[in-house]
Amino acid sequence: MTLERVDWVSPLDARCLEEQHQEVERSERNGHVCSVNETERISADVTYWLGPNAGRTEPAHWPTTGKMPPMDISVRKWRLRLSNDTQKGESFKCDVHPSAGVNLDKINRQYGSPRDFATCLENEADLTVHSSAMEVIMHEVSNPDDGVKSESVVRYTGSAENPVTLTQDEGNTNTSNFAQVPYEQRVEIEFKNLVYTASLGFRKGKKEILHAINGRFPQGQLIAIMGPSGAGKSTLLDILSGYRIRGVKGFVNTNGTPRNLKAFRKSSCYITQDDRLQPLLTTSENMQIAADLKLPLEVSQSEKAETIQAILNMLGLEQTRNTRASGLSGGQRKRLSIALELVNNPTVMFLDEPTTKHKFYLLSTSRGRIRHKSHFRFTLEEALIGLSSSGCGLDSSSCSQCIKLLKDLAGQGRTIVCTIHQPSASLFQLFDQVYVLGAGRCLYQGSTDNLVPFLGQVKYPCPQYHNPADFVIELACEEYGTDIIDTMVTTTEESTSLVQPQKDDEGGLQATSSTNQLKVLLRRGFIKTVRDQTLTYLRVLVNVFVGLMLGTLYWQAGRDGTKVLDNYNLLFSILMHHMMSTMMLTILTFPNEMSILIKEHFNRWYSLKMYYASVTLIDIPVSVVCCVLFSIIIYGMTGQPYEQDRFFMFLVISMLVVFVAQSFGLMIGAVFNVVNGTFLGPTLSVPMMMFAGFGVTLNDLPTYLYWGSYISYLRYGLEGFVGAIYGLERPTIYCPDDAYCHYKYPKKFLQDIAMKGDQFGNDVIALLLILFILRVIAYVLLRYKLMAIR
Ligand SMILES: Nc1ncnc2c1ncn2[C@@H]1O[C@H](COP(=O)(O)OP(=O)(O)OP(=O)(O)O)[C@@H](O)[C@H]1O
Repeated sequence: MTLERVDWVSPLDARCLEEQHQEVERSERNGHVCSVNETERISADVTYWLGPNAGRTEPAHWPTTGKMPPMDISVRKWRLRLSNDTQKGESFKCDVHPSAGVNLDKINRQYGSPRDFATCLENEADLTVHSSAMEVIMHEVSNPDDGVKSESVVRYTGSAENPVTLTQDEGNTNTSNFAQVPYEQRVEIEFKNLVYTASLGFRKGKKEILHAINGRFPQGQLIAIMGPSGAGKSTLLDILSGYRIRGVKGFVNTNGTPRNLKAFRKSSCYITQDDRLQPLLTTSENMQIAADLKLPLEVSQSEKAETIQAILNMLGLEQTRNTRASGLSGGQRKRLSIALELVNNPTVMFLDEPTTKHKFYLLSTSRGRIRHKSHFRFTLEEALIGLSSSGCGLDSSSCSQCIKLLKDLAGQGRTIVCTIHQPSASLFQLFDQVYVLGAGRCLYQGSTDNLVPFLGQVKYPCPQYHNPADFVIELACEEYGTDIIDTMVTTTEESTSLVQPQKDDEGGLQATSSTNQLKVLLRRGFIKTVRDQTLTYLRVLVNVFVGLMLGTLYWQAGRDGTKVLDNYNLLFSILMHHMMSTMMLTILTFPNEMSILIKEHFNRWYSLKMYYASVTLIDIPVSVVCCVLFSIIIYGMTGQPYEQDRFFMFLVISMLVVFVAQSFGLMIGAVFNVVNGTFLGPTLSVPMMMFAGFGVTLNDLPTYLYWGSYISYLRYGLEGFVGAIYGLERPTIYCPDDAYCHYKYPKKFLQDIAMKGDQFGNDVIALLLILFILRVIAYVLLRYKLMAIR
């Protein structure tokens, strides 16, 4: 479709136009004949433009003739100005199909003013428009004079001779296109009697954090949840996003109906205060993985590329396409966090304190950067003005740039809710709505403009030249007494009736199939493995190094009858090496992965099953390489029997022990943080060693402790090694002429250590069984952890 000089404006900014043109009188409407009068020739000076000019405030036009970008076709709610060449009094005819399903009440509530003629094409199935001068769609919903609101759409295309029929199908309704959120997908959030009670621990009782609060967050607006520290802002955000579900009572509605949590989560995203990115992937790789996981399979790669391009352009990340996330400045990381979630065009976005540095204490500073316990943390303001490299103070203009970005995103039809501590006056004005919390109660909700009149109404007028945001926080902190709190709460209380229970649906949350999720996660895992210096290269190096060390220490001990006990020690050392190196690496690295998992899983990138499967599979090649290298070195240097079967048995046991130790580490890493895990991992391994049959032979174990040997994977590992080296009817071991070889005969040795040399098969089965059980337990714990934190 080609267009000629059509200017599109977002519904949100249409309100600016309305304000500037208070004198606009709607033209007379006789049936479907409408006219344009002079005042409707609005000058192009105040609007935010969609499409190629998105975010610009200066006048701009579509090219005289050009293709309409697909994203605009998907927009079914917009405000459209008539082009400058529309003549005064010019009439045009509108063919309008019934607007079934249009929720007038919703429109009224959003736009407030009856004069506002923001448009609505929701549920229009087939729109055909003819006019002498232009193609026009006029969707007349109401008449301002009789109290019903007016909504209209005007679309201008070619000539009357060539009328255009627009249907919903004609538009590119592909959700992958990042830009305007289609009208029918927009979400208004209401909550009623919301109570959150936190458990204080075993026998310590409960504490009510939110006390039956009510509120309404209109669609397409930027909403700030404000309040003093501990007021319950983050808690409310967690509940509204669906992240926190336990201990919550009350009702949350979306678009007037009970929230369907699964559906809601599909259309919303939660951007945490800390940036949880894959540090080894570049910006474009991170975006590509997000697109592959979050967009339906039907979306082609070229469409995905377009979407990614549009997002990177809008967030100013184009220059960092090939930079790894670990090399991005803190601000760029923050923007990338937002960009990743924008991929599937969410209609609701929750951001936890995007303008605050961080909640956590700083450990140290390094080269002028703020170093956090686990991440560098910076604010979004820094992101936008590039202050992150110094991590220093923020100015008000950078703050407003940050909020303007969010406001632009809201202007595209998103409902954006963020918590914010204490914004400056200019920053405060950028928000559409503000929700003030004080000690878990709502003190004010409504437009930012109305806050000052409201304070006057409750007899605590905001002093002149005082930032209303500061003043309301002072009130919330009870600096002016507690009476005012009660007055504000009472005045604010809303009486919406939302009494239906919340719904849930059965469908999957993720956009793509399990196979695709696994495929993409394996691809990401492969990139990480290739680039990871710790998990891959260091691990391989450590295996080679330890192999060489042990090989030197036990040089040719395997073929020497005088060194059978030394060789036995060596086998146990090999077990220790496999266990500790793998388990500790997992315990140390998994908690960080876990934080990324929590974010991505909550934002519906993939299911836990597929994540777990990918984690399991992706590690196999590196583990195998490590085991093979280590085994070749150690086996050769220590002079173990040069027989293919024995070496193969030795290798199989090594690999199984590695996989089991990794699962053990995963189990601990899934539940405990690094500090606790580092303590627990080795500590819990000690009984495993005790029961392995090393030091105390299995025969000497007290009967009441014998069960321990059945659950110790090290026992099966040691038995497997011994079987491989001394089993299979190994002949007499070489003994130097002048030496005494107590264990010249392998059978004698096996007898003394109370092991049989023919248990290899059983050992393999036992190790496989333990591996399976540990993997299942680790999965269950992981799932439990994901649920427990909510
Ligand atoms: N699980 C919990 N157990 C006990 N108290 C809790 C729990 N969760 C939240 N709280 C308490 O609830 C109150 C609100 O916490 P929340 O994190 O929502 O506050 P906030 O307004 O976001 O504060 P800040 O601005 O400092 O982040 C705090 O007093 C906090 O200590």
